[in-house]
Amino acid sequence: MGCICSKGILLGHYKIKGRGLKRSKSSKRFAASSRRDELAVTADGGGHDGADRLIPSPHEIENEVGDRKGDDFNEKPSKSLQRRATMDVQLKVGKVGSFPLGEKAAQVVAGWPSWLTAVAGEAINGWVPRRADSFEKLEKIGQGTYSSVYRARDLETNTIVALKKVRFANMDPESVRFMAREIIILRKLDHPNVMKLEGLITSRVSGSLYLVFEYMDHDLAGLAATHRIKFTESQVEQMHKIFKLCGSPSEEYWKKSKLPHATIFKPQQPYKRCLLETFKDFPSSALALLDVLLAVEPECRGTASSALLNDFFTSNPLPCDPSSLPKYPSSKEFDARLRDEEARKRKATAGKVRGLESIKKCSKESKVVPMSHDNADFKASIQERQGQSNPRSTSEKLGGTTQNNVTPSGQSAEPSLNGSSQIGNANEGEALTVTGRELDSSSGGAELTRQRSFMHRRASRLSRFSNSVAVGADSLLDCSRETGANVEWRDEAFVARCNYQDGGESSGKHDWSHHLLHKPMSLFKKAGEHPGRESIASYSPKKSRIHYSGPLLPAGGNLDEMLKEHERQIQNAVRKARLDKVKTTNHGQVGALFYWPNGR
Ligand SMILES: Nc1ncnc2c1ncn2[C@@H]1O[C@H](COP(=O)(O)OP(=O)(O)OP(=O)(O)O)[C@@H](O)[C@H]1O
Repeated sequence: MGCICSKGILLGHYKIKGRGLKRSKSSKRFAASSRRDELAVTADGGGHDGADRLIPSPHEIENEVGDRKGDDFNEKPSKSLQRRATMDVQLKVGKVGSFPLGEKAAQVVAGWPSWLTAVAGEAINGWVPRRADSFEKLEKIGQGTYSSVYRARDLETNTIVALKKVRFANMDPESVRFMAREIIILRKLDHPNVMKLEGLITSRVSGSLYLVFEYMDHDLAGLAATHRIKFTESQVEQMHKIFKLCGSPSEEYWKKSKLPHATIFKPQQPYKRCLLETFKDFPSSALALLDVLLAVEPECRGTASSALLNDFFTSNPLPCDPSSLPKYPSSKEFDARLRDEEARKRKATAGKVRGLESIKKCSKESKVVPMSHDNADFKASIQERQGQSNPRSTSEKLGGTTQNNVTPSGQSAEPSLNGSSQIGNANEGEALTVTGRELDSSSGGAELTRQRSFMHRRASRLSRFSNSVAVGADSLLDCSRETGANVEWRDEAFVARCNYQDGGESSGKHDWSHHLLHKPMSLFKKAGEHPGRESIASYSPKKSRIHYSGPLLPAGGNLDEMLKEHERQIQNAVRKARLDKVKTTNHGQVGALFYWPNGR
């Protein structure tokens, strides 16, 4: 039935190709019979013609059920069987197993019984069943363990075939599956020396299944029984070697075998079994097992399961001395789990470091975070600003007690008061904005205290949230998407915000990281274009940024060091601001100065 095809067939697209087939002898035969099926199906309600035809719809098939005659050779399906099959079709279509719903439905529509489609969908996939009435049963030619084999004529092709009728005990799904395995394998085999399975005979109302094979004139036992067959010398010699070791079969066995030419193999003198003597050096348990497995008469050899119960596998000496087994360090399931966990953490950390390195690269590529604490830059910047004394300087512009810090993007950065739920900027360092007014000598001491307290608060927040940042880092550091300015950092745990807490001096909050990380440098290139350009003290060189990896704050004394460093920087800034103020005659406000908390 190789002529019918298409995997992944959906209901309504189950095609039968009657032509254009590979014309092997068997496929020709089956192609012809398939065409008949096709015609029968079409006549039953399909209304199609031509080479490619569709199986009729389930509705059409349902109409067909009542019309069908018994599909077995000798019997009509009983009324109850018909009822059951119809019910099966109604209830089981498309509901069973792992086979795709559409295909299962298509199989039922194609005429397969539901007891088969339910558990053996793969075995029949792409085929349609042959009808029993397209064969003429001739005679029984063989009997297997679970089947009877008949010689039959395929009325479609007028060829002789072998029909193997499979017996199922009450459609037991296990038996059906077992048969399905054989069908699947047979369908895959395509070799001149292997009997070709050409198709299956059944119908939706049938409780039987026939396998259609090309007919073979011989089987091995039959060949061995013919007078003309001569075994080669080596074959006979082989037999005698076996008899010499295992003993020749008893007279009774020869008689029972009914092999007419047993004399060809039958040694003139019976051989005595010498297995035990030959392998006397083997452990007794091994010998005992060998003795069973090499029994001359098949029924005495036992089964694989009984062999496994043999003492050989449990008694001393065991198959090998345990001391000769390779030695490994002690390891329990629990240890292994811990090791896995460790490895996972290491991997996550490595990934995070990689990620942070990439973000560093990304930041560089997108030319963002133009912040600086560098002294030289800082000084130059202040001098530049002093020279320009831009009236649009934020501090100047806003003046008074209301301060409105300006981000590099020129947007108003309103320090936040509700920072308790916010995370300190862990990624790119914190931009600590200090206005010129704040650094005024008169207010410098108070400001220093305020900044110190701020740093302490921030440090504790950083510490508290460090884990969240670590977790979020990996997923956020996809640099490939982030070379542009419109990068979105979705994970709030990682998008650290610099919320300036100022005890009521100002309110609101501002997402610093957004501006610092994502504002493209091109926007700042021309100072004149940027409203806040003049108020930015300077830009930070890459080296001064903080790239946290793992816990944001190192344990123990490092925190103190960090805080000390912050204080030192603040003092430096204050000192410098004072110095500049004294040096210059310009008493205008100094614009916003940006610091990195641990900058140099
Ligand atoms: N295609 C065939 N053409 C001719 N004779 C066949 C064909 N297939 C099977 N037979 C005959 O039917 C007998 C039984 O075959 P069947 O395949 O049912 O049994 P088996 O394979 O010998 O045993 P089991 O059922 O345990 O697999 C064979 O020994 C053979 O004589």
